[in-house]
Amino acid sequence: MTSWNVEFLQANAPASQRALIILNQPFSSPLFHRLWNACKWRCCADGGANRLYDLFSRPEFKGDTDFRRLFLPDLIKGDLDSIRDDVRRYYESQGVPVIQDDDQDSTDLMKCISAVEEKEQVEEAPRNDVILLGGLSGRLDQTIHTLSYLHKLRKVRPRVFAVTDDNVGWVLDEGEHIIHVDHDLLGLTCGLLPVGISSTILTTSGLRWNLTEHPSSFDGMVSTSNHLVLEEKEVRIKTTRPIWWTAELRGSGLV
Ligand SMILES: Nc1ncnc2c1ncn2[C@@H]1O[C@H](COP(=O)(O)OP(=O)(O)OP(=O)(O)O)[C@@H](O)[C@H]1O
Ligand SMILES: Cc1ncc(C[n+]2csc(CCO)c2C)c(N)n1
Repeated sequence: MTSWNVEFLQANAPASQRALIILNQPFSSPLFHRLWNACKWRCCADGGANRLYDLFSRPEFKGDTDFRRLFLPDLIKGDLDSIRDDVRRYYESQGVPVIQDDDQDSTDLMKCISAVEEKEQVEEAPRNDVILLGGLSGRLDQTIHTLSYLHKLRKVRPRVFAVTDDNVGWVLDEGEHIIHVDHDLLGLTCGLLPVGISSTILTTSGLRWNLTEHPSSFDGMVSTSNHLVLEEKEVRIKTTRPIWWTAELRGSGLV
């Protein structure tokens, strides 16, 4: 039984063995701060550095405190075709390593996951949980890439979460799972998406529309617009093949 929760979204979650990868997509300041604080190591994927830099130009960060300097990433990595010159100069001047990898067969997300792996090898550290800030919205090719890449990574790195202001999602590998639900953070809507598999057999509990040994496939039944049940604190899912789990975030839960 694999156990899951989204405590990294809680206010004042203790920084744990987690790595944050900031992708090049819009995000809110409350979401950013929760994920930043929950992670011990932070990396910007190429143009993700622009997003981080620009966050601190917003009116709420005006004043005497140099917030930008308080939130320096540990690394910026990618093919660097998206990071702006001013942003690159700023972070380099602050001592942030900026690593260019010109490979045109791998995405900036893949390059940053490799960086997490290299860091763990050098430090002989246990495997991090990885949190992607972004990855589930924006360009459809990039979104499908996120779904595909996390699916392919699941055996070597099973705990990678993608988080946007609207959704959190991750891959449940074949087997049994228990998801501890914090209703202050999660909204009602959730889904079980059979992407990358021909079909799976699902058994669930804790959902409004549960399934018992029910087939699910891309060209058959897909459980979208399902609901969490407010009275239930956990969802149990048994799947014979890997499946994507997504849940809506309660926007007001983060403010
Ligand atoms: N429009 C978008 N929609 C969704 N995700 C995006 C989008 N743009 C970038 N990303 C994510 O942010 C990462 C860094 O993006 P960046 O804009 O720097 O590079 P890119 O050249 O568009 O992406 P890549 O080089 O990885 O193909 C990408 O690898 C991808 O995961
Ligand atoms: C079949 C095939 N399709 C697309 C690309 C393009 N591509 C994929 S990842 C990447 C890097 C982006 O930073 C680029 C340009 C390719 N190489 N091979």
